[in-house]
Amino acid sequence: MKIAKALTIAGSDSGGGAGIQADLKTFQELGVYGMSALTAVTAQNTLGVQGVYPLEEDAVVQQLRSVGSDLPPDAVKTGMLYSAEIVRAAAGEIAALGWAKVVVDPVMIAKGGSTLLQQEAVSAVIESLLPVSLVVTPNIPEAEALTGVKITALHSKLEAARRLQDYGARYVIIKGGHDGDPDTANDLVYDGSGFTELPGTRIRTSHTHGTGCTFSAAIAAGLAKGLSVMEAAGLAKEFIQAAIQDSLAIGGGHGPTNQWAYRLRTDKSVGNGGISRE
Ligand SMILES: Nc1ncnc2c1ncn2[C@@H]1O[C@H](COP(=O)(O)OP(=O)(O)OP(=O)(O)O)[C@@H](O)[C@H]1O
Ligand SMILES: Cc1ncc(COP(=O)(O)O)c(N)n1
Repeated sequence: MKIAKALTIAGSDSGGGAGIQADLKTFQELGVYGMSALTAVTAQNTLGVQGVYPLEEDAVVQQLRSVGSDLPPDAVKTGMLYSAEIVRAAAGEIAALGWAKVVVDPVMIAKGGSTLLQQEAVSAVIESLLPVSLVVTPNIPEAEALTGVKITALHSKLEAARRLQDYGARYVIIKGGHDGDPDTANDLVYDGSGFTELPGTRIRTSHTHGTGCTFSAAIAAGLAKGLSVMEAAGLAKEFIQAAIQDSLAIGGGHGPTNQWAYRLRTDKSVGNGGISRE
């Protein structure tokens, strides 16, 4: 049996809700062997980010080479990259190692407002990382920051998606978590020729820490297992909908999304892990 392998290039969240921890949990839940190249350590919990400690770019490069030389991933995702140097180093290694199934989650700012990508690194994402990506998954503020388009209505969302594709991403998924719609959380997929909606029901909860990380990791897991981009995006939407529906009311702030919720819906034998829905 072929074992699908996925790699996350991202920051650590000590609270376990976002970053590499969310990514690895998602890979595991979807039956994919998970690997990680750390870019930064954050001291973080459900209340916010208390400290950011980026790694030297050499440390990132060496992790990627170590994985690439022995455990070549079937798919890769990027999350928090923090600096222009790390963005360029990661993009350079992705190109050199020939990794093609690359999902870029252009993480910029944590929920409490802490910087997870320095302002001067935004142009490095556009110039180095998007050209080596297969899929980019910005939320609305990230799509605005990358394109300069103010997203106010559907036509401006379409314009932002087109520009992101011009930068080199083959597929663009603009997530709807921040679009202000009280009933839906719909994401828009652009494949270069047409737009497809990934429909979602908005769940009223403040426990949404790690939604973006989990969504992009689920896409990478699907790609690693051989799904098409559209199939992987559909799987990720189902996965994140369940993870938010059964999100975890732990900690004093924004509790984490629940990566085991999707499996519980399909595997009745494992119980509900003690979760009561809000
Ligand atoms: N309250 C919600 N109910 C249902 N789906 C949601 C909700 N919030 C976000 N989503 C979905 O979760 C996924 C992540 O979207 P979001 O826009 O929240 O990403 P993000 O901003 O990167 O994450 P975060 O807000 O945690 O930083 C998308 O599929 C989005 O539609
Ligand atoms: C290390 C790290 N990476 C990413 C996020 C963004 O989290 P989200 O998935 O909620 O956008 C975070 N808060 N911390």
